Parts: sequence; structure tokens; C-alpha cells
Amino acid sequence: CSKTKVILALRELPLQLDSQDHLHKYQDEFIFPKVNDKKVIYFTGNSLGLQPKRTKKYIDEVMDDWANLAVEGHFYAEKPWWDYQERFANPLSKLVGALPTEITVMNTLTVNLHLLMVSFYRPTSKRYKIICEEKAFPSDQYMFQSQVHFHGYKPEDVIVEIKRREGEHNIRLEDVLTKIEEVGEELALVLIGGVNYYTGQVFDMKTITEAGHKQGAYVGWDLAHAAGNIKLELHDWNVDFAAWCSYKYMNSGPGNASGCFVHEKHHTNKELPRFAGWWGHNKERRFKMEPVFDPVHGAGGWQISNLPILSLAPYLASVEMFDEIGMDQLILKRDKITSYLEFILNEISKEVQGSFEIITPTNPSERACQLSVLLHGEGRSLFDYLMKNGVITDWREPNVIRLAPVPLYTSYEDMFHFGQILKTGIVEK
Ligand SMILES: Cc1ncc(COP(=O)(O)O)c(C=O)c1O
Ligand SMILES: Nc1c(O)cccc1C(=O)C[C@H](N)C(=O)O
Repeated sequence: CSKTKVILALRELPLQLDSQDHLHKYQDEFIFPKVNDKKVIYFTGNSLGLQPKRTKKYIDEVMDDWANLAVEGHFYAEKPWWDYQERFANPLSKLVGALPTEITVMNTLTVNLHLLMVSFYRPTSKRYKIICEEKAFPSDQYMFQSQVHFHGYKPEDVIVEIKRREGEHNIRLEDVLTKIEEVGEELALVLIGGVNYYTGQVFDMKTITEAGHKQGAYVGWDLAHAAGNIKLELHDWNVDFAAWCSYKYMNSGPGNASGCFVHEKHHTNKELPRFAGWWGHNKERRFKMEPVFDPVHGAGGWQISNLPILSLAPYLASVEMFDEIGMDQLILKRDKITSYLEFILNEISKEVQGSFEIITPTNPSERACQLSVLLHGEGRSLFDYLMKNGVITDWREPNVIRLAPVPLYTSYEDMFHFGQILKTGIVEK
């Protein structure tokens, strides 16, 4: 009888948590794929966020303006296209803790990191090393290697990876700081993923940025898994530059535009080289077709081409939704639902001893909206089972599934159902 009471209490808990959740209603703002005619439990918002229903309206508006106004849309559209990107400055600056002038949107993430490295990675014979994390997202690794080759160096002489200790899954802050000090005056740039894509580990960006500066290096961040997920204070942390994509937690659609941050302290530095294009040229005089580049003051001066409005439209829809809710509310729910998911996983783990382990840090200040689960044994078949049963996760080699309980559109009840499906999957396997 007491066991029945416990089971009932466990069943009641998610319903109660959902009824207290101020963000619960936002689930209805998103379109969920279906499996077996049922809405999926979606854990892959850290790869591609779901489509918000309001997005279509923003795209339709651009399509209508294009149909009705054609070229005149640049200046007379409902939201004129020629300075459309400026609509992002206020809401995005709040989201990443920046001044509006420190923000711009353009291109895609790896492209922007390359462009920012043009400005912030300028190796000399004495100062040429780059510190990054071991097993950074592959695109970052290819970027580092190609940048190093471009400057005529060899990756093995330049790229210093911070390693995990033997038998550990996460990188220790003390090891990052020691490495920065060790590389010392040879250090040109620190560029790390603010939230590691594989483990979900959140780095202490403030402390690492300070340490890099102490050695005279620039410090930038790849915020692919951080934007829209964690609290950022890029301006106050004195970060030199950062970039993020918008298709993960920001739900702007596949491969969509990237956001960029360049700290105010660099805005007047005429010495910083950059690759230029007319969209970075003085706004008032852009259409005078002048021969000499005069950069816009602020991050906008890093713009190159006129912007793809049809892809910015969904990003704007998303940014406005985030502005409506605010990161603080999202973070409150994020921590609660991630801990609830962790509780469920730990309970199941006790029952099915040794089948899996969570490799994301347990310390809430070192994680956000992601739990990475290392599956022991026949992991792939369990992943397939989950997918067939309407639980969308992703598989990362060699044996990890990542679960991102995105606070905007996952519910406590989803977590509960997931637990039941997982348990059955492990037992049946
Ligand atoms: C940490 C990280 N960096 C870079 C990328 C590459 O982004 P993109 O393909 O938009 O350049 C991704 C995701 O794809 C990522 O997760
Ligand atoms: N952008 C992606 C895609 O077009 C296909 C598959 C995956 C992606 C991703 O974004 C992966 C993601 N950066 C990750 O953390 O794994």
C-alpha cells in the first residue's frame, strides 16, 4: 500500500509541476512532429529548435512585401529591409548581456567565427598560440586548422587543447587556467565553446576571459549551445568577441543566421583588420557608392553583404518571443526541469544498474539545458527504440545520447513519459 502511494505521488508530481509552470502555455506556440500519430517528446532543441507557429506570419510578411513592393521593399516594406538587422540589436543585447551597438546578425556561425578571427587572431613570431577545448565541435577544429594554415603555421605548433583528466568526462576550470598561464606570452587567442556541445558543460566564461586577458591574449566564445540557454554577460565579462547560431535554442530554422558580439572597446580601434563589404559601410552614406570603406561604428561594421531577409524573419519572430519571456524565467524552469529529468534518470539507473551514466556535470552552475547520457553496451538499439517510440534524442559517437529538456516547449509530464519509455526500452533490449 505504501508502494502504491509512492507511485501515485510520483505520477502526480509532473502534473503538479506543469500546473505551476508559467511557461507551460508556450508549448502551444510550437509545432511538434508526430510519431504514431502522437506529439513527440522533443529533446533535440540543442540541435534544431522546433518551429514556432508565429514564424510563418513573419515570413509571409516579407513574401507579401516582396510581391507588392519588389525593390521598393528595401525602404518601404512594413519592416524595411535595408536596416532590418537593427531590429535585433535591442532584444539580442538583453539576451547576451551586451550593449545594442555590440550586436549584429549576419551569415552563419562558422563563417562569423572565421571573420572574427580575421580581426582577433593575428599571430606574430612570439605570440601565435590558440587555446581551445579538447574535442571542440568539429567545425571549430577545422576552422582553427585552416586559420593556422592560412597564416603559414602548423596546427601542431599552434593549437593547444585543454584535456580532460584521465577517467573524467568534463574539463576542470583549474586546468583551463593553468594552461592559459603555462602558454603565457605565446598565447594569442582563447576560443572555446561556452557550453560544450557533447557533455553540456558550461564554462566559467568570466574567469577564463579574465585569465586570457592577463596573458595579453584576446578571448572569444562560440556560443552555439549558450545563446537562449544560459545567462550571458558578455559586455561585463569583457569578452572580446563571440558568435552563435540561431537554429538551436533560438528556434529560427535550419541553418539560419548567426548573431555576433564585438566588445565596445574594439569599436574605435582602426588598426583591427577585417574583411569588409558594403553592408558594413557608413549607414547614411551606404548608397552613395563611395570607393573607400568607412565602417559603421559598432559590431555592424563587421557586416559584409546585404542581408537575407527571408531567413532573418524567423529569427526576428524568435527573438521577440525571447524578449517577451526573458532569460530569467527560462532559466528558472530550465534548472527545475533539468533536475527533474536527472532525478528520473537516476531512479531508472538504480533499477537497471550499469546500463547508463550521466556525463554532464551534476553541479547546476556547470550545466544548463542538456544532460548527456553515456550508454553502456548496446546503446544504439536503445536510441533506435526511443526514436521509434516518439522520443527524439540525438546520437553522438561513440555512445552518447543528448537530452535537452528545452524549457520553452517541454513539460514535466513529457519527462515522466520519457522515463517510462526509457525503462521499458532498457528492460526489453
Ligand atoms: C559548438 C558549435 N560550433 C559550431 C557549429 C557549427 O555551426 P554552423 O554550421 O552553423 O556554422 C555548431 C553546430 O552545428 C556547434 O554546435
Ligand atoms: N545544424 C545541423 C544540421 O544541419 C544537421 C545535423 C546537426 C546539426 C547541428 O547543428 C549539430 C549541433 N551543432 C550539435 O551540437 O551537434
